[in-house]
Amino acid sequence: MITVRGLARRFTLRGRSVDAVKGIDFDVADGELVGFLGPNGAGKTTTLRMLTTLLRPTGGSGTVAGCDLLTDPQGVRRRIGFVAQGGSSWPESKVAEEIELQARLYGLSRTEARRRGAALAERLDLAGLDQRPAKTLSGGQRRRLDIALGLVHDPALVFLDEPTTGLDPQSRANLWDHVRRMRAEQGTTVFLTTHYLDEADALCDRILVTDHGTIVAEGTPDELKARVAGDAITVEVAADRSAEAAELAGRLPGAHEVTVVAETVRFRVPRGDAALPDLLRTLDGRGITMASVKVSRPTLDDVFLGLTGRSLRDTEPAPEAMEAAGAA
Ligand SMILES: Nc1ncnc2c1ncn2[C@@H]1O[C@H](COP(=O)(O)OP(=O)(O)OP(=O)(O)O)[C@@H](O)[C@H]1O
Repeated sequence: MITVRGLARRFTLRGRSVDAVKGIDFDVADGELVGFLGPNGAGKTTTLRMLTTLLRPTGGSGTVAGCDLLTDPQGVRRRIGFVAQGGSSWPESKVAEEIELQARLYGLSRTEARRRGAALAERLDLAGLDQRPAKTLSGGQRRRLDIALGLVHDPALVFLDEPTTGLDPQSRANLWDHVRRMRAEQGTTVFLTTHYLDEADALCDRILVTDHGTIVAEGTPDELKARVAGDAITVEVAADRSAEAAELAGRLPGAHEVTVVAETVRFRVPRGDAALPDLLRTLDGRGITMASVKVSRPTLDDVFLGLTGRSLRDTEPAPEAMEAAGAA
């Protein structure tokens, strides 16, 4: 459904160049749900804008939904749906009018546009809001309207740019359900950008991790997590005993990546459950009391940290804060 080779985009502004996307290669199969994951400024939106023909690549080539990106951008546009970050609804328009207008722009008859509009409103929990101007909708409702506008012509391939940024946790979970159902019921191929790790983990068949305009890793969420060597154990002890606790932890079989910050000792072992009794015995034997201990399975954030030296969590906005801002 998508094939790109050497796709690149350079921006030149007042004599200075930025290589936002540096010659990336990837493929997306029919019916796949692929996440494009990366921190702010990684090049996600620029890539999406090239794939949706809103921005001309400065290098490389690609086909999207069977059409050549460079020689048949009209063909690409006819076959895809795109839900942009900022949304595309007109604030004064009523929900039903907006969906119908969008459907008509794609050449659907008035009757068909109404039928599809009503079905989408039902599916995206917008039923009952059809006479409400878009500007009066909550952040979550507006986002679902944006999605309805991107899907109204039943595209085989949908691009979603950070679809749940700004939504509260419940609206995010609802949206995930809608995306899953769309794929299950219609076999829609979905390519979405996100900087929420849990979203990529819960939703995507496959993840492309991007940073600084290149793809630094790809695989299923489980494949990516399997790259991280083992479980993390975090122990809190009295600050004046933490160095000693770290030294003891470092002697456990297979222990590595031992770090100490104030009273917190963190390290990795191949199997957290197997190492824990040993750790407890050893610390107890030295009279070191633990205030807490936590074993965590590898997460996508660990993968990202390992690949780039940066935590994606540092770049995530808090959903609640964004929702409040979006609803204001
Ligand atoms: N029109 C432009 N002119 C100059 N530089 C740009 C332009 N658009 C994007 N960039 C630069 O290209 C890089 C990639 O930006 P892009 O918006 O694609 O990142 P992103 O991964 O989508 O980030 P975010 O998560 O914040 O949306 C950034 O350094 C950005 O400043």
